[in-house]
Amino acid sequence: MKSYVSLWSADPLNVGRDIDRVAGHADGFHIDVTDGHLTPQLLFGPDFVAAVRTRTTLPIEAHLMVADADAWVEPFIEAGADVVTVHRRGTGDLAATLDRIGRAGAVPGVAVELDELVSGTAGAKRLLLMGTLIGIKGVDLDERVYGKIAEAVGHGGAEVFVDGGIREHTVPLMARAGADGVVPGSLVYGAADPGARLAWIRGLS
Ligand SMILES: O=C(CO)[C@@H](O)[C@H](O)COP(=O)(O)O
Repeated sequence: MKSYVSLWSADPLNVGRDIDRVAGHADGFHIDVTDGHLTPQLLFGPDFVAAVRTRTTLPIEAHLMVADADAWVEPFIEAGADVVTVHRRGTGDLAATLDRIGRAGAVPGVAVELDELVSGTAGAKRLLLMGTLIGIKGVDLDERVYGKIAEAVGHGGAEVFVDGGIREHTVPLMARAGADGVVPGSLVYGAADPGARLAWIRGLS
């Protein structure tokens, strides 16, 4: 299984070091973007993505948890994002936004929140299934996500990732349900050996 490591869980005073620590075993990096409207948090703008871009050649996903995602698609892609994932609640016309992301040269993703259905996400090449409420970390998985993984697998051929609640006891069950990847945060950066933790995830299927 793949890992896009969440930099929200890195040490904010040592992000470059924390990128280097895991780059050999990660498949990409996940950058949470919040605006204090769609979610209560304030996190990471295009300048942060541009800085991460100078440090790694691995793909970067910008997860736009913002009320006006349409305003931010191009700035994040210009900053170096390879995958741009949006929420239905953050777009006026989801299909048009996904089309714009693709035309601007990035992989279009849709985040599916706990109370949302997988259907209605045509055009997404990545489905990011939320395992918790959005814009929070350090909380446990809502187990409804396992059923969603099964529903999402094969849905329009999109890759299926899970974000939130990624823990040692939940990742094997996600792999078994058919997920292609996860977005680990503290599971990696809280580990004594983050590389070994990622190697373990990579070995799961
Ligand atoms: O956005 C999220 C969770 O919603 C992740 O990207 C967090 O980084 C997860 O952190 P942990 O709870 O796994 O430490």
